[in-house]
Parts: sequence; C-alpha cells; structure tokens
Amino acid sequence: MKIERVELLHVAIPLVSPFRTSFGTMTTKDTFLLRVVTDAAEGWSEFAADPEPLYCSEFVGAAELVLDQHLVPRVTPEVTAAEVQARTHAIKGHQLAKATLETAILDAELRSYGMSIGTFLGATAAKVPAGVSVGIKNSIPELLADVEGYLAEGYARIKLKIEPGWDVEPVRAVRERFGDVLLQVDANTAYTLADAEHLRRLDEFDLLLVEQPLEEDDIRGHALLAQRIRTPICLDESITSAKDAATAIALDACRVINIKPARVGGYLEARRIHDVAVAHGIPVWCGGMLETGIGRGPNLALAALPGFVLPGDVSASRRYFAEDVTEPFELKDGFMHVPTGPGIGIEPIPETLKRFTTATNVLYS
Ligand SMILES: CC(=O)N[C@@H](Cc1ccc2ccccc2c1)C(=O)O
Ligand SMILES: [Mg+2]
Repeated sequence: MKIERVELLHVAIPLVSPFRTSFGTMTTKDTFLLRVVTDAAEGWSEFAADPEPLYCSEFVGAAELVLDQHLVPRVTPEVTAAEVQARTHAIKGHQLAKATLETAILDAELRSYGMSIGTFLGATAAKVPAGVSVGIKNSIPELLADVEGYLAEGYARIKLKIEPGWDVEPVRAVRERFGDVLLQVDANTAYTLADAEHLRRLDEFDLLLVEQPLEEDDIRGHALLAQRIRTPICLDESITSAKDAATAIALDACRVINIKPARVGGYLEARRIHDVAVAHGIPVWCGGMLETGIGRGPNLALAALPGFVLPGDVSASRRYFAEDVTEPFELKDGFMHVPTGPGIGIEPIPETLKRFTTATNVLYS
C-alpha cells in the first residue's frame, strides 16, 4: 500500500473516576491517535501508554519522537502490515510505538479489502465475556461499593489491583461479600520473592490468577514463586513477544498470559503469542490499557480468538469515559460484541475528536 499521509493527534479524555494502581493514579487518558492515509483507504490506531513511563518504559513523548524520526521513515512510501515488523526490526524496543504504527497500517489494508480484523485474525465468537479492573481504593467499603456496581452491570469477572498493604484484606472482603464470583488480582510488579509467604495467603481465596506479582524482567523469580504459591501466576508486563511467551512457559513461570497487542508490538505478534500459548495448553485473555474505542474495538476482535478462554479487561467504554472519541462500546448481559465492520470496525467521531484533540503533528505527507 502507498502511504500518502501520517498524522498524530494528541487527545486528552477525562476518566469518570481516578484509576489507582501500584504504579500510580490516572485521572485522564492522555495519549495520541495515529491516522495513516493510503492510496486505498485510511487507518486508525492509538498509542496505549501514558505521558509518564510508569507502567512500562515507553511514554507519549518518546513514542512520538521514535515514530517521527525512526519508525515512519522505515515504512514510507510503500509497505504492507506484514512487512512493518521486519522494516522496523533494526529499531530496538518501542513495542507500543511499533504497535501503533502496524495497527494503523493494518486497519487501512483491511478496510481496502473490506475485511474485519476479527475475520483476519481468526475470531470464532461474535461476542466475548467482559471482566473489569478495579483500582486500589481509599477504603474497603468504597471497594465493595464499586465491585457491587460492576457486578450489577453484569461483568463476568472482577480483577482487583493490589500492592503491599492492600491485598489480602480487600480480597477477603470481596470474597466474604460476593461469594464465589470469578476473581483475580493484579500487582503490576509490586512484590518481590521475599513476599512469597505473604502472597501464599491469597491461596485461600481460590483466585483465578495473580497477575505480574514480580518485576517485568524477573521470569526466573516468577518460576520460583510458582513453586511456592498455589494461585496460578499470569504474566503481563513480562511478555513482550512470542519468544518471551515461549521462555516463560518453558520455565513454568506462568500458567496464564494476559495478551495486550499494544505491549507486544501489534495484533500480528498478539496472535503469535495466542498460538504459542494454545500449543502449550496455556489459557490467555485480552488485557487493557484504558484504551479509547480505537483500541477497544480491535482488542475485542482479538479476545474472540479460540484460545482467549478467560474473561478479559476489555470493559465497556463507560467504565472509564463519560464520552469517548468513538461511539461507546456497551456491555450487554455480561458480553461485549465484536465489531464486524471493515478494519478495526470503529472510527473517531469527527466532531468529538476535534473537541478532544489537544495537538496535531503531521509525521509524513
Ligand atoms: C485495566 C488494567 O488494569 N490494565 C493494566 C494496567 C494499566 C492500566 C492503564 C494504563 C494506562 C496507560 C498505560 C498503561 C496502563 C496500564 C494491567 O492489566 O496491568
Ligand atoms: Mg496487568
């Protein structure tokens, strides 16, 4: 496909409520969308991380720079989505920035064929069960009120953010109040192997999994921890490629994987990780990074692949935004419907996008 124009649009969308994790508190989704205009169609994507490198090493300013100076020049003027990874391989790291570029090009390509990303990836479901991620709260009563609200909305699974000092008691309180609801926790790397005995206290609550308890580069530590706690370990930040997934599985460092296309360089690598996990009998689910509808739509398509057997974090738009740059994705009887339109199956609403756009940068024309 011939690329004619690449635009980067900074957007700032307020969250309905602060989202606190072990690595910080967010009140706004402050990122950028990428628009790729080709001779055949145009494609959209979003950069999933934040202005600050707290969840991972990438951040808005660095991603804009690496796209402008190192990635876009390697894919213009002519490229296919399948070629992007090889064309940009010389640039070390920057998986989230690379995912943003590949996805916008894939969206344009699929739109030009009139093919949905679900069909392209091999989705086998028209709707997927939705889980929800609940942040760290100021008190247990506040947490229980939030969980009660989400269960009333129909969410199929509850995930609690935890950190040292906010773990066993909140989990106990949710179990005591809501019984055997599907329940898991996410530490976002907040613990060390020295906390193994403390983390073992979570075993009494029959959690589906404990997500990324240790640091993202500690595959070996997760393998050692897995010998000492019963709750299945799920990796998120540690898995940036199919190779990482193969390594973690081979070392018994995880029994579940949270796949986020943004974290692994895009949907093509996300599918490769799905295939590696399925081949080893490892269940996967689709994680989230408070995406706008531009990221939420294609994530739902990925979550519809056969190996995604656990509810993911692709919640309804209203979980995070009172208003989004796209039409909202809604929860219906605990399920989210997979978009069926061409490409990612969703696009920004021009008027709303204009209102939320804080700056535009033309990277190529
Ligand atoms: C829904 C959920 O818990 N997501 C992530 C944490 C997260 C959440 C929001 C983010 C926003 C910008 C950059 C990184 C982010 C990571 C997780 O599973 O670990
Ligand atoms: Mg996580």
